[in-house]
Amino acid sequence: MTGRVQVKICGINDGATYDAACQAGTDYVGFVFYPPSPRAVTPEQAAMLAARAGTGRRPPNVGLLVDATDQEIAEILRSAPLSLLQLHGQESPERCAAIRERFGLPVMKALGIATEADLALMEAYAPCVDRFLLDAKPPRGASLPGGNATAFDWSLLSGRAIPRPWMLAGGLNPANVASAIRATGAEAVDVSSGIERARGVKDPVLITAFIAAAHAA
Ligand SMILES: O=C(O)c1ccccc1NCC(=O)[C@H](O)[C@H](O)COP(=O)(O)O
Repeated sequence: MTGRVQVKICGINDGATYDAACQAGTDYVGFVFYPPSPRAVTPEQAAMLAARAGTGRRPPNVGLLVDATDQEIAEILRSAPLSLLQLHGQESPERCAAIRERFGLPVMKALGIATEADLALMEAYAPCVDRFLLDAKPPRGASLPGGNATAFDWSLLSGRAIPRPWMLAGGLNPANVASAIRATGAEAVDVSSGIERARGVKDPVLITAFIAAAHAA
């Protein structure tokens, strides 16, 4: 790996968290547009957060969507200034391509990884997406398709060529992110639960520790 590992802080839903993430040097800000999530924001809330000027930095905003319709995406984009769409549902390669084409934004497809067969799916998606987010599958009975503090077997990625730029996600936290980067060669990491003091409530101290650990790896 060359250069500094990039970090995405996902599920930002209040001003103090936005400021802490920016001050600590996050490379991406993630907004969850999935109403059942405790981390969800409205497009208007995302717009207000993204307009905060206090930190002097405004990293690119990533919009997390779960099987959203064109109408829902258009509604979100009317208010929220997004640079990248993270598709975290059951979107097919064709649906990813259609969203990318229709909205003119790069797409990052989240894939749940548990076996080699899951990784093989990347070949079908690669022509239709700009990035991958390789995450754990939701545990049995989980109410959310992501953000469940669950890691997958990182050794599946060891020495593996990934056909697009990608982020590692799933169960990362300040204590394990350096090991995860070493084990997988990830050039970018994404975190939500591992920097929370309660579900949906981020902790600025953990945010700072996570970004420092990832950048030092
Ligand atoms: O965070 C949510 O509430 C969420 C809801 C629906 C789909 C995905 C969701 N989160 C995804 C993420 O935050 C991350 O991209 C990834 O799954 C890592 O989450 P975590 O294991 O909590 O760090």
